Amino acid sequence: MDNHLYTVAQLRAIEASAYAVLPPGTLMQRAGAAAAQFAMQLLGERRDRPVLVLAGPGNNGGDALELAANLADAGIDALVLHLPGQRDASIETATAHERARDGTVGFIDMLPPDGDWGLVVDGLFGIGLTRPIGDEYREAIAALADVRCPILALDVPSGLDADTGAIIGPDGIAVRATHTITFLGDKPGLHTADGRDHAGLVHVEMLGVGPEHLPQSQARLGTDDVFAHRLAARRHNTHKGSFGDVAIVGGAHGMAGAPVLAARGALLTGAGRVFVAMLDPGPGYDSMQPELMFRAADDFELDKRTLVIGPGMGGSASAMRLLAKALDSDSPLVIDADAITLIGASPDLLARLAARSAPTILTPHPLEAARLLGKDAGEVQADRLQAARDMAVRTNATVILKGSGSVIAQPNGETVINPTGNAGLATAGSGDVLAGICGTLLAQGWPAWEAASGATWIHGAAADLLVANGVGPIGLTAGELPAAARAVLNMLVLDAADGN
Ligand SMILES: NC(=O)C1=CN([C@@H]2O[C@H](COP(=O)(O)OP(=O)(O)OC[C@H]3O[C@@H](n4cnc5c(N)ncnc54)[C@H](O)[C@@H]3O)[C@@H](O)[C@H]2O)[C@@H](O)CC1
Ligand SMILES: [K+]
Repeated sequence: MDNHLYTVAQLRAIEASAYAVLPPGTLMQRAGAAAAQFAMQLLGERRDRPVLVLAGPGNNGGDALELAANLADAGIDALVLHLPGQRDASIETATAHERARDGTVGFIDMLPPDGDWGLVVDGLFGIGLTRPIGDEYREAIAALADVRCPILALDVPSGLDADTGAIIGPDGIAVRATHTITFLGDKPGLHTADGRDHAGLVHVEMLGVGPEHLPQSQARLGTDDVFAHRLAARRHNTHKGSFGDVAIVGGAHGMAGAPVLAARGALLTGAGRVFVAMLDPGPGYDSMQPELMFRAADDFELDKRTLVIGPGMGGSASAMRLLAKALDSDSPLVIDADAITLIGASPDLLARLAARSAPTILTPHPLEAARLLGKDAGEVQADRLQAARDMAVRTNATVILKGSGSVIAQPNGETVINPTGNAGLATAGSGDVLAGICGTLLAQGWPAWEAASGATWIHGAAADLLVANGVGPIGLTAGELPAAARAVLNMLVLDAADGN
């Protein structure tokens, strides 16, 4: 599967390279024809209803006009609201406009208040949107909020930044599409930040442009291919020592739940033995999961097992001391929650982290990322890929920047956006479970990059499985994730054994 994600700069280069070898207008004609096919599939039984097409000033508008002409040729009632702006259209767009005008496409000046559409197509802006959306376009986009039919965005939902998934501008607005047909290559912004909510289901249409026109991408959409080769069925002749030891270090007073959730996440995804090294004496065992072994963090040996440090750990002097020891150890290490905040406040801890050579994964949410980067959370969210890459370089670790479309980056710049998961994960403790799963995969010898990508994928797929079974997204609890993650992992292993 081609899962590469291209920046706008790269897409412009692909466009120019393909443009140079094709007759003028070819790409737009192909985009319009492919989008019309896709629109007809979406229309399905509703082919007798009119299709509303919003066409903007640039070539995205040209695609929309081509699509409208194709739909009209197929006997569908296509109505275009054309908002051409002040500048002259490109020759391709002007040609598409002529074709639509000469055919049976209908043109309207304003949106009827209660249009009963079969489908709405958004061709206002694509990758050329450079500034916040102004009043005229804003009104049209706002009107789509009341639409009850599918909304198909051409290339990019108008208002969304194709590189970052952020909505452009302060007080910006963007189309919320149910589907996006995107041209010449997939884009990171459709899969992270606001992208998943605004793009809906993404269909990539290469317009007949071959691999010779494609540059090296620095980002990919995650698939289970990244870690599939690690999914070996378990041999009979094994014992608990074969699957690694994980120790969760955390749990200050009143915060015992966080390390326990991480520990359950680690245990149920297959670690051989799981310890909980608590800063506060707290509970002596977990009655739901008595297999977990509780120890006092202070005299726990940190250099013997894979460590997950930070859940519920607080910011006390002993937390800092333990963290410094963990960073100095050769143990594979997952750094989460309070441990990230402590590192963000201490150049000394950051230097110890950057000096590590053992596998290390950092799992910040946007606020923790902001503390680490000396920014605010809004700045992190404005460019999640760049923030994850900056953190990976600064910490010399593999980073999972959590959130819708978690971004996983390594110090060499390689980046994956995770496609699994849903809003049910926006609940206390889900990050602890993710850290625990990362710990288990590291303990089983997965390299940090594969453990981070695999854990994020499995954790998201666990939430998807729960939602498919009616558990969430509303009311999904973190405590339900470990068993679901176990089910996902075992299904993946069975599939791998079947050669699927
Ligand atoms: N050029 C090509 O070879 C192809 C282009 N394609 C389409 O063309 C799109 C890119 O076309 P463009 O570069 O023309 O860009 P867009 O169509 O995305 O829009 C750019 C136009 O909008 C104006 N604009 C930008 N921000 C604005 C704002 N906030 N308010 C009002 N006007 C604003 C710009 O001045 C420019 O006229 C792609 O997303 C894709 O849909 C496809 O047809 C495939 C081939
Ligand atoms: K669009």
